[in-house]
Amino acid sequence: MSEVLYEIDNLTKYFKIRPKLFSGEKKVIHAVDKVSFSILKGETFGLVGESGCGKSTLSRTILRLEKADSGSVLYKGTDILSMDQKELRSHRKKLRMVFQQPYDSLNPRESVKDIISAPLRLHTQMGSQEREKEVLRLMDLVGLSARYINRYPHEFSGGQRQRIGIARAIAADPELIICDEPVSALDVSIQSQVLNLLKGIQKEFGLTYMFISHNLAVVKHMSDRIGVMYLGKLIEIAPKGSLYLRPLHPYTQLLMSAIPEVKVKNPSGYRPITGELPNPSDPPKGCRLCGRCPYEFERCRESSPELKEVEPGHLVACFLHPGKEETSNG
Ligand SMILES: Nc1ncnc2c1ncn2[C@@H]1O[C@H](COP(=O)(O)OP(=O)(O)OP(=O)(O)O)[C@@H](O)[C@H]1O
Repeated sequence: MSEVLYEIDNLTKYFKIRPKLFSGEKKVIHAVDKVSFSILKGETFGLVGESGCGKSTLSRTILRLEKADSGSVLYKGTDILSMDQKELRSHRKKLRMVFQQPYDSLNPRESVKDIISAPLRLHTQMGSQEREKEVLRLMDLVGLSARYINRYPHEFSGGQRQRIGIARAIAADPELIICDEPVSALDVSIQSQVLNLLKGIQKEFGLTYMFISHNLAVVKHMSDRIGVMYLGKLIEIAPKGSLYLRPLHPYTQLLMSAIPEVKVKNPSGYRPITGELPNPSDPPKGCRLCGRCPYEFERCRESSPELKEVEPGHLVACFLHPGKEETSNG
């Protein structure tokens, strides 16, 4: 069995907001609600779900860019969420991010050399000459010509800026890179080049990825295992093959049958989900899909189903699918 690199347990992040300016009333957005999963060394764990389901908040909370309300993120037995600032700074060497908007994530006043050498300055003992040599090596790796080393982000195209972001993410030898919609802001013609670059780098350096996207075809291309999020909850986790061939959760079935390039078994046999995505500040009490699910029964309205393993490696949070233990206990 593959080694677990990160173990996320019951991670929860709520945002308190005032829906109206100057109103005393506060609402709570359930952005990430008791989410548990693990990321295995060397794999790409894909995270998919429609806009607003909590994908970015989940990754930002793992990275401690947002403060979790509860839960833990274990790295080799140590909880990142309880590290002090010094420990966290040192841990950031291992855990990096590639952002959705390459331009917004690069400081416009810094040259390519400054941007890519920042993590080397922070996390290695390299002197300036050695750093420059390493910047040039990383630029070459991501397909940027050495003559661009002193240029600024505005002088590049979107795809080239994302290459700069990738070079910065892989500098100083990370273990896990969280890629948050890394190609959704790019022209379709450029997307596959950047995806293939990420794949090539992963293979060469044995990196682990958490790959976030709302695009099922992109997630399928990139991932080994995939988690599906709906309204702050992780509702299904499975190896890519099982998820796309035989999705079990009614919401995943809806997602899968909506894309022509993904061939699911028996798509016409799935009953359609109706209605709109509920307000995340007022989610249904039981299962989050209540009110929209064609299979809903009383228990679904009363309590929220836990993620349970129903087939080897295939977990689903739905009362239609009892876990292996429940089935064997009768
Ligand atoms: N800083 C914040 N303050 C208040 N609410 C927030 C904040 N950040 C996110 N949210 C809310 O949390 C929920 C989850 O948002 P999040 O951005 O994590 O979803 P997402 O799946 O990444 O969506 P997208 O793909 O559109 O970015 C949404 O309802 C969003 O409005």
